[in-house]
Order: sequence, then structure tokens, then C-alpha cells
Amino acid sequence: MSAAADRLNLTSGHLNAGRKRSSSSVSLKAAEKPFKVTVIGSGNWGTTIAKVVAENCKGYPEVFAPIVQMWVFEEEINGEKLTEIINTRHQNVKYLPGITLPDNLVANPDLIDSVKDVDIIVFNIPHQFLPRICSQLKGHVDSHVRAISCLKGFEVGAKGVQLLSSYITEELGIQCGALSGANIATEVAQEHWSETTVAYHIPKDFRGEGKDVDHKVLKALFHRPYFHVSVIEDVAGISISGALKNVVALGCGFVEGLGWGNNASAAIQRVGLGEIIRFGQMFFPESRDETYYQESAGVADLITTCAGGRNVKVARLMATSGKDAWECEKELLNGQSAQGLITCKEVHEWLETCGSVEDFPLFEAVYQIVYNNYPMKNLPDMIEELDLHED
Ligand SMILES: NC(=O)c1ccc[n+]([C@@H]2O[C@H](COP(=O)([O-])OP(=O)(O)OC[C@H]3O[C@@H](n4cnc5c(N)ncnc54)[C@H](O)[C@@H]3O)[C@@H](O)[C@H]2O)c1
Ligand SMILES: O=P(O)(O)OC[C@H](O)CO
Repeated sequence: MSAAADRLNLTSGHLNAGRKRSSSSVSLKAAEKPFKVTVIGSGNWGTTIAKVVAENCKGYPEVFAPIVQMWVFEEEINGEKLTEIINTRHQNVKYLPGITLPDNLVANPDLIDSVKDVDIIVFNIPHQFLPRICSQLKGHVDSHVRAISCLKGFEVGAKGVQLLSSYITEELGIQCGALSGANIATEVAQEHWSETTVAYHIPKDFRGEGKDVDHKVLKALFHRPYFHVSVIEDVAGISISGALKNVVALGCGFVEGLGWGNNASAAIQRVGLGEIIRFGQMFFPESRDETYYQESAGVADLITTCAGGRNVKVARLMATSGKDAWECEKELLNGQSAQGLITCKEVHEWLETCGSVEDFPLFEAVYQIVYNNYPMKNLPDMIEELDLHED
């Protein structure tokens, strides 16, 4: 291959104008050996991001191996295996119905087999399943494998509050970044334009351009004409906002369900954004304030999630029906997960451990409503009382 042909023109026109980014080049070196990519998870977002990745792997054969494996938690749909349905009809009829998937996306029910000889893993499962997935993967993933986590949530345990990307790094010994953004899955799957943010630190054992994953490779992997990607360094910032906006969305769902309208929802989002930023400043000082304002993973994700995400829908039904969170999740989501329900508990446990509950009155109010049945109509007072107490 000639030197000129050795570089691919990838992304002209989509290079993060006006903001300082890691990658401003439009050329990408062909890989010495095309990177093999696996997506772990096949839910609503898992299948959507697998579609995105498979399209790019097919489109850039000099950089990526064309076949993308997608690990599927196997289940039967009307007597047929979901993996067989995906591999023959190219649709995930349960979690992303009505969307045709690329034929180079191969569903695999065997987790260990799906990561055989892989170079890049994209994690995409509801985060309550991550510890079990990691324990199964241990010993089966080479330390040079790179990963991106699309999960939204935290791991809270003996080590305190952890980003899920850090948890993956610790458990599997691999470098892991994150992808997060204003990305309602069905809209991305239907190829309606949206933006996202990918954050990744280049590891110390980086093997060089064309041999290892860098920001340009990640841009090539995720960027589509309908899915615009900015690549930055702030893994903590995008992960914190991705996790916590789900808790804020529950608060919005409560006030909407009570019939209080747009002003109340905007008030919850205002308070929520403040608590998200404070959480980052207090517990992840490496996160950058501007990420919350400037990135799709920040305020844009907060807005879209509070408008049309799964958490707001579940909370709205809790308010209108009087049913508990788990009944509403089951009734509305057909096996999908409203991650805010678990995240608000993780956040509560962490804030209690470190004596900081009163610094986060909205997060605490959401937790008390979901888990201890506190009346939703008291939400404004719960926020204000704690504010006054703080003064
Ligand atoms: N859906 C969205 O719009 C969206 C957008 C961006 C990010 N995310 C995030 O992506 C992550 C994955 O979300 P999703 O929408 O793909 O999932 P989902 O909520 O659709 O969950 C369903 C998935 O969970 C799997 N599952 C069920 N039981 C399991 C088990 N015991 N072990 C492993 N997997 C099991 C199912 O097979 C299915 O693939 C979440 O953290 C979510 O917050 C979602
Ligand atoms: O549907 P949700 O509530 O899981 O949110 C979806 C995405 O995170 C929005 O960006």
C-alpha cells in the first residue's frame, strides 16, 4: 500500500469546531491488522450502538475487521431463539423492533466466544449485570484489549463510588473509556441526527498509530452521518452526567405525572444540573465543569432524557397510577431497564457513607420517593427544606 493510500480520509466536516479536542486530523492510518470489535449487550441501546459500529466496520475494512460480534443474553421469543432471529432476519424484535440491522452484525449467545481474539470491546448492558459479566470474562481478555463503556450508573462498594469504566479496568485489566450523549436509542436507530461524546485516555502501554486504539480510531468506530461524535479526555465528566441525569429524570417524571407542567420540570432540571456538577467536583475532581455544559453527554443528555427517556416515563406512571417503581418499569418497558431506579440507591448509599446526603437534596428526595414511598407532592419542600437546613 502506498504512503498516501495508507491513510484514510474519514471525517471531513465533523471535526469539533471551536472546542479544544484531541483529534483535529482528518486522516487515519490503516491498521496493521484490522481491529476486531465485539459489542457486549443487545438491549435497546446495545443493539443500536452495535448497528452503528457494524456499519463503520463494514465501511472501513482497512481499519476494522468487517464482522462484528454482538453478545446476546439468550432468550426465547415465541419459541425461537433471539440470536437466531437476529442472525436470520436481522432484527432485534424484542429490544429494537422495526429496525434492520447490518448483515455483518452477528449475534452470539456465548460470552467467552464473542470476545475471542478481540481488539475492542464495547460494553452495553444495564449496569446491574456488569459485575457478573466481568467475573465471567476474567482471564479471557488480553491486557491489550481496549474498551468503551456505554453503561450509565456507578459501582458502589468497598472501594467507594467507582465509574463503571474504572470498574471494568480494575476487573479485567484493560483500558476503558466511555461513550455517552443525548441518545434516545430509537431516534439513533432510525438515523435521525444526534450527537454523542466519547472519552478515552491513551494508556501508557499504547503501541502506536495503526497498531492500537487512539482517538481517531474511536471516531471512525462511532461517527456516522447521522451520529456525530466528539472525542475528549474527560471520562469522569461524561460518566457522571450520564449516570446522574437518570436520577434527575425520575424527579421530572414525578412532577409531570402530578400535572405540574413545564415550569416544575425545568426547576427539577436546574437543581439536578447543579447537583450533577457538585457530585463531580466533590468525588471526581478530575472531571471538568465545561464537560457538563458543552458536551452532548452533559446538559444535552439531561434535556433529552428528561423529555423522552425511560426514567421519566416510569416516574410519570408512578405518579399517575400510584404503583411502585418496579411494577411501572415492568409494565412500560418489556424487559428494558430504567437505570435511574438503581442509580438513585447507589448514590444514596454513597452519600450516606460519606455524610453528604444534605448536599444533594434532589437525589435524596428521588431515592426516598422510590424506595420509602415519600409523597411526591412534597418534592419542592424536600429540596427547599434541605437547602434551608444547609444555610
Ligand atoms: N436505551 C437508550 O436510549 C440508552 C441510550 C444511551 C445509553 N443507554 C445505556 O446503555 C446501557 C444498556 O441499555 P440498553 O438500552 O441496551 O438495555 P435495556 O435497558 O434495553 O435492557 C435489556 C437488555 O438487558 C439484557 N439482560 C436481561 N437480563 C440480563 C442478565 N441477567 N444478564 C445480562 N443481560 C441481561 C437483555 O438481554 C437486554 O439485552 C444502560 O446503562 C443504559 O443506561 C441507554
Ligand atoms: O431511556 P433512558 O432513560 O435510559 O435514557 C436514554 C439515554 O440515556 C438518553 O441519552
